[in-house]
Amino acid sequence: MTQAPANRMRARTVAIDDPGDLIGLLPDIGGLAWIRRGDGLVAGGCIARQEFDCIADADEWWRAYAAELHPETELAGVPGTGPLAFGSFVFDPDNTAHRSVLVVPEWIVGRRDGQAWLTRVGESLPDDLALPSPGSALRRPGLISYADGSMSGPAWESVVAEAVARIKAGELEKVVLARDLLARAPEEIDSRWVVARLAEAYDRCWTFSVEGLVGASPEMLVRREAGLVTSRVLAGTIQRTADEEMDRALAAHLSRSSKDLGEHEYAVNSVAHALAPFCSGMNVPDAPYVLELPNVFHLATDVTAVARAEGSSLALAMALHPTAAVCGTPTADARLMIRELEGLDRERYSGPVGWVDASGDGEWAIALRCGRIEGNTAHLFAGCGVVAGSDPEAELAESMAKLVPMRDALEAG
Ligand SMILES: C=C(O[C@H]1C=CC=C(C(=O)O)[C@@H]1O)C(=O)O
Repeated sequence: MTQAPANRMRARTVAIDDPGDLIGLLPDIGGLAWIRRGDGLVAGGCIARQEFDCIADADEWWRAYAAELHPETELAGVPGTGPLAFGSFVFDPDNTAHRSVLVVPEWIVGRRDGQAWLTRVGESLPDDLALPSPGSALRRPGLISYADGSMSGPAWESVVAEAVARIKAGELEKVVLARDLLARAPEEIDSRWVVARLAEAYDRCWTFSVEGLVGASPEMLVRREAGLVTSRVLAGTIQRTADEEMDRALAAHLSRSSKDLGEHEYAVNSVAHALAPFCSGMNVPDAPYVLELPNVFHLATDVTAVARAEGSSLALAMALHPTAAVCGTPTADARLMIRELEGLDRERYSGPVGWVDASGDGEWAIALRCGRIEGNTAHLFAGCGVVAGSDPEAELAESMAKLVPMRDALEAG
């Protein structure tokens, strides 16, 4: 092992035995999580924390910070090992009271395909790295009550109706409009409880927890890993029922619905266009598949490409954000319409959330099916793509279906 210069922070990764339940390792407050199908990353402690106005500044800051770390690893090349920064970015820096953030945790425990590891970052590290002690038992939130957020359901329907009229008049092609809901518990909400419930019920999604923003996103904005770039584009949704046969018919209907296929195409085109300068050999499937989640079906397309050397996962996220799945088409017009009509501070909802390693590889989902937990309140968000053929009542119902993962997680038990 090489000696670190005295003034440099060390980051050491060692292989460990399977730690079992990752979420059980999260500290009672301030933990970070990124979980899918039982694997993933949990982290705690804070070596550095920085707020940003834009993703470019975060990319630059992390590059400089990571370059100063002295990494030592037993697992070179395993994604998620080494020092990491977890981050969460606002949707629209010009229309929010909130800020984007990167956090460099003191310890990270990861597991992927049967391989587990511990990374610790610090000025002096003992020879034998110890696992963090498990947090206290997860606490159920108790009886949840709900209140309208910035708008009632009917008021939001009229906003959607206005957007449809303006789309029909040719102002733009698609806009994604979001709404919020306030959930209140009798006591402080334990975000680890919500993480655990989401990770269990939505294991095909990426369950995240970064600075109070907790959710299970089905949409991978961009993953950069060992020279390969992947993006999962979603747009076009239908709610599931309790009836399997009916669901099969709905899925078939979704895959043929011209309204949903059109909405989806805008989103795929926006991703392919934004990725092109950073990639070669891009593969964009001709037609979407139907992604099945417990609450909804989505039209989905997995775009893959070979990464050019320059362009970290954060740079790619910056190029892609906001896609037509959360903003609209054309982007600038849709963003303006959102500012004008939505009447909502989206905060970090629908912005990139994820992690980046010292080489720039990382995973950034779009923060969907999520809420910001603070004290005894969870501020929940959901949005819908609106096109010329959209029906306001159906969009309101769709937004409610998209709130189900968080509501169920809060109410579970
Ligand atoms: C904006 C959201 O979903 C997006 C992702 C998938 C499908 C969508 C839709 O069909 O409208 C949305 O574009 C949300 O869940 O809040």
